[in-house]
Amino acid sequence: MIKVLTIAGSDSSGGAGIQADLKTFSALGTYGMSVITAVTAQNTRGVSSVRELDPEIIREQISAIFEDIQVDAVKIGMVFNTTIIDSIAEILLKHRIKNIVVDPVMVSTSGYTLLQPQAREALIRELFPLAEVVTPNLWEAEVITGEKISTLPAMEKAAMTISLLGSKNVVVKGGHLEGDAVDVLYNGKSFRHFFSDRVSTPHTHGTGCTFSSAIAAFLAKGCPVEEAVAGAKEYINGAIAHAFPLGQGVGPIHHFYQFYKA
Ligand SMILES: Nc1ncnc2c1ncn2[C@@H]1O[C@H](COP(=O)(O)OP(=O)(O)OP(=O)(O)O)[C@@H](O)[C@H]1O
Ligand SMILES: Cc1ncc(CO)c(N)n1
Repeated sequence: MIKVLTIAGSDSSGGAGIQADLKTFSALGTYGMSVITAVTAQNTRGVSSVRELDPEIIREQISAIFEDIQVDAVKIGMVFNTTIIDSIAEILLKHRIKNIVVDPVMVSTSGYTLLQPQAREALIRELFPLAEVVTPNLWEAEVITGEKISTLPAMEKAAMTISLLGSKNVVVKGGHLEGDAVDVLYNGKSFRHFFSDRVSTPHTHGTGCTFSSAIAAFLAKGCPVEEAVAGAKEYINGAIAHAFPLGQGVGPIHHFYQFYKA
């Protein structure tokens, strides 16, 4: 059995965060485990409240897993503050964990803070160098590089700049671009573009969490990075194509193993 761990926040409405990650791991035929960093009160209209967990219990959750189970890949999502980041980095380093995917979650789509702004530097300095892949969206890439990004060449330039911060591979996601949904992978030497038609739906809650979890699941299965990103792109596209209305706001994408053929 292939085993994948997510270290992230809980989304009570089940569309993003830990819940999206575990659904993705299952749909891709892997065994999912979770370390919860924070609990959000959240629905399809947005996040109304966040409580981070004590770093001690976060450390204990991670240790409980690593002391007992061989983990094939780790996805890191919402980490909220500097002390949580310090704890996660320390344990991942101690256990020499490979196949780490860092999704630098900063704010929710509705604008709620999921990473304290003063913790951005620690996230970049401590977690990026441990990552096989980091997956910023356009806005996160702008925050990290300090440059406006609205074209494919600007995404490539941002991917190069971000790769200097220590991650082996960078995927700048173009879900918020105009036109096709194109993602740019940079491996420190060359670029690869992953194109898909934009699915016309308002229901995209959880796309970012799902995409990074799918990359982690494919890395865990032994895929090289390019193949893992291609697999994740195909998976996210199917999940968005099957998105559905839920509640009164932005509905979730659908994790359904039968539409995934591999
Ligand atoms: N409407 C769409 N049609 C097809 N692909 C999409 C669409 N929206 C996003 N994607 C794809 O989904 C993945 C996640 O990208 P996105 O830029 O939405 O991430 P994100 O902003 O981190 O997500 P979130 O909105 O959950 O925070 C990427 O592969 C992107 O190309
Ligand atoms: C818990 C959580 N993590 C990440 C995101 C970003 O989509 C979210 N909305 N909620």
